[in-house]
This record gives sequence, C-alpha cells and structure tokens, in this order.
Amino acid sequence: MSEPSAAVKVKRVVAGILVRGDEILCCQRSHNDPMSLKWEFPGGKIEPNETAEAALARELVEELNLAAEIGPLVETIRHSYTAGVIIELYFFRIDRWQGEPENRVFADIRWVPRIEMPKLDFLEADLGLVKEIAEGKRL
Ligand SMILES: Nc1nc2c([nH]c(=O)n2[C@H]2C[C@H](O)[C@@H](COP(=O)(O)OP(=O)(O)OP(=O)(O)O)O2)c(=O)[nH]1
Repeated sequence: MSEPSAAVKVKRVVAGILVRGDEILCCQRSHNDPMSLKWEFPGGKIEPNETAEAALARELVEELNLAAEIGPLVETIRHSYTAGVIIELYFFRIDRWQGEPENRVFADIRWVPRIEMPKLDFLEADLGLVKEIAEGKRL
C-alpha cells in the first residue's frame, strides 16, 4: 500500500531580510549551489533541535560573518521546487547587527534599493514577497 503523505518531506528554512534604510541585502547563490546564481535572502536549513532564530543567527555568521539581532517574523511561505519535497520558509526582518556583511559563500552580495529588487532573478518562492517589498507594501 502506498501512503502519499509519508512520501512528502518538509524542509524548514530560515531567511533574513536585512534592512539598511531603503536598501535590502540581496545575495546571489554560488555557482556550486542548486539553483545557482538565483538571488535570495541569506539563511538556510534549520537543524534538528534548533529554533528558527538560532538557525538564522548561525547562518548569518557562516554566510556573512555577521552577529545579528533577529527581528520579527515577516512571512511564512510553503513552496515546492522538487516533487515530494516542500520547503517551509520563515522570513525574519533584521535591523541590527555588528560590523559589515562579508561575502563568505555567495557569488555576489548587494545592498539593493527596494524598488530595484524585482530586477534581480530571485528564487521562485520569494517572488511575491520581493514584489510586495518593492511596492512598499511590506517592511
Ligand atoms: N536561504 C534562502 N533559501 C531560500 C530562499 N528562498 C527559497 O526558496 N530558498 C530555498 C532554496 C533552498 O531550496 C532552500 C535553502 O536551503 P540551502 O540553501 O541551505 O540548501 P540547499 O537546498 O542549497 O542544499 P541541500 O538541501 O542540497 O543541502 O530554501 C531564500 O530567500 N533564502
């Protein structure tokens, strides 16, 4: 007997929206990553027994060498890129950190004015949120 629901895997992912005045930090996935060269917000998978906030704080150190204060949850989005795998994304706003973001893992990182964000080739799951940020409906 097949049990379809058991075949679906849920991957929980955190992402940080760093806000600097009118600009947002946008990061381009590296050449080696799946969905390479797409743009995203920094972050990654939540490890077992880790809170979303702790996962994001860890990822921001690993990816950007940034000690950041994790702000409020802005949005939760469920999306599937691959049959049988659902990504559950938690986006947090970040206004406070120490130092400057340092690119440790990305092809590129850029501070982008909100209105310019839709020009970047963002990951599919992020498109609605990016559009709303650009239109001034979010953040
Ligand atoms: N960090 C981040 N990930 C995002 C965003 N939007 C979005 O769909 N994702 C997806 C892309 C990936 O499928 C997943 C993040 O996982 P990841 O980058 O740590 O790992 P991965 O999938 O590249 O690698 P892996 O599972 O093969 O180990 O979430 C976003 O804005 N930021």
